[in-house]
Amino acid sequence: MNRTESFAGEALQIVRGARSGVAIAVAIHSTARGPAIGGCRIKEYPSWRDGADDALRLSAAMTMKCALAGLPYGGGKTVAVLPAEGVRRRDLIVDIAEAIAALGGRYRTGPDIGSTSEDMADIHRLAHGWAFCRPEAQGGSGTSSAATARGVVAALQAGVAPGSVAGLRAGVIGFGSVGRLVCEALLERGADVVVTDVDSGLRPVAERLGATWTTKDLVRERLDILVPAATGGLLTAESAAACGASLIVGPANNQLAAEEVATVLRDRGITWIPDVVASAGGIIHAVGREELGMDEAAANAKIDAIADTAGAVLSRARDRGLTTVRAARELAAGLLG
Ligand SMILES: NC(=O)c1ccc[n+]([C@@H]2O[C@H](COP(=O)([O-])OP(=O)(O)OC[C@H]3O[C@@H](n4cnc5c(N)ncnc54)[C@H](O)[C@@H]3O)[C@@H](O)[C@H]2O)c1
Repeated sequence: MNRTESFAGEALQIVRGARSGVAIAVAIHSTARGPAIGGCRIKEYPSWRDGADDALRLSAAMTMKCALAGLPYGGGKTVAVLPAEGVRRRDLIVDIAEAIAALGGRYRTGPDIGSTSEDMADIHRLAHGWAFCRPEAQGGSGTSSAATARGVVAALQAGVAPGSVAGLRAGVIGFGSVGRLVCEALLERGADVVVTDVDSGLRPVAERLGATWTTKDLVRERLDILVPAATGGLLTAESAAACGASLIVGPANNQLAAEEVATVLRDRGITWIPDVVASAGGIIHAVGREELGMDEAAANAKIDAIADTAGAVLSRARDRGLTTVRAARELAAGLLG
């Protein structure tokens, strides 16, 4: 953490779980538009400070994501720093619920790396209902993968001229729950799709769908569309300089290793749709269905409107010579008042 940097968020609560002993950081970046929302990440970090730093960074991205999606919410994030020796899961979930309950509704959570819909059911019960994406059988909106994939496809439409992907060559990195659905949607629309994943056991599933499996680094392949759907930090100065895609759009959070990478992409004529825009489908669906009184059709319409947001970001960037990340930030700032 840079010690001279000013604190840009509203609040950072760090507690040591009474039962688990785990350091739990809840960052609230902004409640300017409404309660802060953001997932609950449970993973190992080198130290609790690294976990808190990640919570702060991720909560700022959630503020932008919610504002650009037109949601009446701000950005937050929970990070529970798993000890190497492990922990009793039940103790940890109760401690997380307690940390969230202590914030009095200023922050609501959802699933993220290391947490599940079932965990959200427990947190929902223990923390006054302040958790999204419980299983549908338990009254929640369930997994957000399909909605996230729908949003990626909507964002993608804004980046391809004249709007059709038929005949285009697309590469999907990460054949997980969202990547697989994006792959299916692209194949259905007539694209030629090549897929990679560190889990080679997924190869037969991808091939059955009609995709081509590769172990090559897809960032360096000549592609019309690159879909990052694995982990963050894929786009570094080096990989952006070697990138062979015309358009990059995908659900993976924090795709840029550093903001300067957006300049490399712009200068090379590569269109990058910021992940805060492209990955918003899941959160739109969750709060739309669970809190904003939307039926499935209304939630889907709002997810499809991600195409308009992506279009607005791309036009602003083009018209003003900005990177797309800068254009998105300016649009979000206008929405935060
Ligand atoms: N699920 C959602 O609703 C949602 C919402 C917003 C953002 N996201 C983000 O989208 C991304 C994908 O989410 P998901 O739910 O599909 O996750 P997932 O865990 O189901 O799938 C990720 C896949 O990526 C693969 N993978 C990991 N590292 C890789 C690498 N270096 N190269 C190739 N493949 C690799 C994994 O084996 C896995 O199959 C994540 O970054 C997630 O944070 C997901």
